Amino acid sequence: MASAGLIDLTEDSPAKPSLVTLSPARPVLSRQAASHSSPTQTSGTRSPLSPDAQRPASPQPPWFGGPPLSPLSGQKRPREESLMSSDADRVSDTFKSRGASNSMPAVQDGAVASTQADASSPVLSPQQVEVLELVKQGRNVFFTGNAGTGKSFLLNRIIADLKELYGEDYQASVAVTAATGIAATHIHGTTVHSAVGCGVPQTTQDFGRMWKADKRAKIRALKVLIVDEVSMISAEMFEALETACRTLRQRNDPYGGIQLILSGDYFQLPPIEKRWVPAMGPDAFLNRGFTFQAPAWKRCNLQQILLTKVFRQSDQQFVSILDRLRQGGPQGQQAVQELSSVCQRPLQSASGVKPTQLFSRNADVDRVNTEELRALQGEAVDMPGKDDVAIGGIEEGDSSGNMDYRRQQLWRHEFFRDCMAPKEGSFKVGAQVMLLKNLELDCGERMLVNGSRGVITKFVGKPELLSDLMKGRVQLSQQWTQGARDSKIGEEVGKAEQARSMLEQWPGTKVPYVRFLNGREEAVLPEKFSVDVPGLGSCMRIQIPLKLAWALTIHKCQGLTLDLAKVSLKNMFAEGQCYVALSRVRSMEGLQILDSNSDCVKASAVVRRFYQCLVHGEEYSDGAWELWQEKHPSEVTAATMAASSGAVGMGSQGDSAGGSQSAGGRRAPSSFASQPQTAAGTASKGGGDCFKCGGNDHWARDCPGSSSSTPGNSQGPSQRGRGLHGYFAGVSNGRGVGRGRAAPQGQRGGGRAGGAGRGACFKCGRGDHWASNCPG
Ligand SMILES: Nc1ncnc2c1ncn2[C@@H]1O[C@H](COP(=O)(O)OP(=O)(O)OP(=O)(O)O)[C@@H](O)[C@H]1O
Repeated sequence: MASAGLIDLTEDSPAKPSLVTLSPARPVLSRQAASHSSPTQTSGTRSPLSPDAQRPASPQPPWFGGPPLSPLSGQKRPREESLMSSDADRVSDTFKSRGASNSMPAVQDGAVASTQADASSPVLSPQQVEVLELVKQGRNVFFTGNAGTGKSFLLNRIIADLKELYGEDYQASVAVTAATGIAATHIHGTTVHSAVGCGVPQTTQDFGRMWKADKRAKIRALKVLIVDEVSMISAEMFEALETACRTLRQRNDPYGGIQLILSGDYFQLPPIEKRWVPAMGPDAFLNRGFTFQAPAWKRCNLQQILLTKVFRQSDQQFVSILDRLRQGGPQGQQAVQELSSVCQRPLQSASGVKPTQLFSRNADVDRVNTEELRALQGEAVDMPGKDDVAIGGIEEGDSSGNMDYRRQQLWRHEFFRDCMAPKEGSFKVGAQVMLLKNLELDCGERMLVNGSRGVITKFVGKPELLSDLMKGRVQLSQQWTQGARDSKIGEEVGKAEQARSMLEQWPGTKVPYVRFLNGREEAVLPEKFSVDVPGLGSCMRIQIPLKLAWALTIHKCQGLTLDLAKVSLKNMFAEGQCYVALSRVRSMEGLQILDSNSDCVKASAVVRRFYQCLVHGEEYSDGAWELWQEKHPSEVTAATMAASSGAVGMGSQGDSAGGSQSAGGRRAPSSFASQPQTAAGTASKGGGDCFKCGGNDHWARDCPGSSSSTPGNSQGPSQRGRGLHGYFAGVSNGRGVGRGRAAPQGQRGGGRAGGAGRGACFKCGRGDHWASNCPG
């Protein structure tokens, strides 16, 4: 890659230091498999990443089954093929061949990574091979690199080999996940949240869901956890999962001994952080920081590899521009100007293919989509949503005035403005649409997730669908009562009942059928979108989870390869957003920039420093984690997780390892508490049996420190469960600090006073400004 800047590690740069810090290997996975010959290497290339960079590529891992490391050995690359085809005709054909009417328009963008293009370089790069070797050794691995360096491609390769390795046990042993639903489709996985069973956490208590019997069993059986687009997983999430896995698996190794395979580029989109407001309560989960800022990152001792060969683009000038753009600053701005000077002309789109339009904001996406819909022939069918509110936490003595006030507040809530599913919408046959909910996650290539795209093929009347649903439900119930009392059927009955109820409540009259790019054609039924508003109750909307998709937000296109794209550079608000948008296309010929704006380039100073360390083989650290704990100590600890799951006592029942047995035969939960903390821990083991306070003379339900039903609310963390969560020891300082928008260190008492104290900015760690004004 001929690129400039910090991470200018080219395949020919021998002097670069190793990025791979070798650590004692996990026991090598044992599998007797036929050994394979070495993968074909790109001649003359070598990896700069390890001290033995000059050695020829090692033989293919003996445990890796299947053919040698040719990524194209008859395997589909699901990421691309499931999403789109190499040209509009192919996409169109895909749709037609599955029964769409001939008049059905193609999915518009011509978006694709072409199979043919890849066939010309059908081998893994030496760096990709290096990653494979580390994986085979059972190491925890993190690989990163510019957009288009083949991270997801390599992951697919790793996954294929893990399938071979684990055979029948694969499903139970390997969790293939990504930070978002759409990213997960690229590797046929699920979201991390769904795989581990915590859902999208709103509070730290939500991690307690991982203690449910089925989730717990799943985590205990896991051997490998793969996470793609890890830049969008927060430090808090990473830390919480590490704690939970270690505790649930009753093993002290990081993540309880699960092998981690992480992939992503931190210069792309960061985690979506929540701003803490007092109404959220002290246990709000804020999703702060990059994973590499979490103490767990160090504990995991990841082998870090930088991929430097860009595959998506072959034009070295374009690669260089994108690399400068990635790192932001004045160089990045100049790079955008260079690109804009070439790419502002209208696109010449072959065979009438419509380019995908990318915008930062939903408002622009909606405008374009409405125009496209208007231009489409045929009858428009309205999709009216149904809104409602529910007052929560009603207590005796609440006056009606108080209730009215709360109701009004709920109706004014921003949820009704910002909900992904608009209140009013209309669609036509042939409209390009995108799914707004994860509907089916666990079915590989056939999964339907938030972000899945397709075309509306027809509309069906609501009464007809209701009667179908009733029939289906009756059949399922019959199976259930006739003895097949398997939990899957029970689940299906529940789902059918829920679908019927939603459909009945939804005010629309016709439901759309959508043919998705993975070939599935489904009726898309109404779903519930809701939000809990702390202290007030909840807001909800019942609506068909679809959105027009001729245009997409940049957040929805991370990970895609597009042939043709029109990108608007207006209103970029997130770090990495501009880079993600402009790096989707294969060539400058396929890119049109709609509005030139050099201010759009934003890159995180923290990320820049992280990559500097990576390149120089240094360990990254900053004080951000400690600062967050001081400002708002979210307590994501084994204790709060387990307590909130109601796992007290039941949590360990039937466990084979750890835990002490109480007189009554019920296993005491001390196994969770008794994990000595590793690496980063300043452990102070309490050895307690109570999940809530760590005390060993009572059960959690009798905990004197728990006056409220939420264990996290009653006391400061320094009193509660101190012995259970060693790595918070010394950094948490009770709830007094962190209420409201806490001042930077040294300015306790809130208020937004000027002149910050040490380490005030979350992003760069500097003390003279707030994160929102961070120049980086
Ligand atoms: N070894 C390889 N040989 C040929 N083509 C490759 C190779 N590795 C990746 N590619 C191709 O490069 C393109 C980009 O790959 P991929 O999408 O995996 O990159 P990425 O690093 O995950 O990008 P992003 O960071 O944007 O998600 C794809 O078309 C893929 O097929």
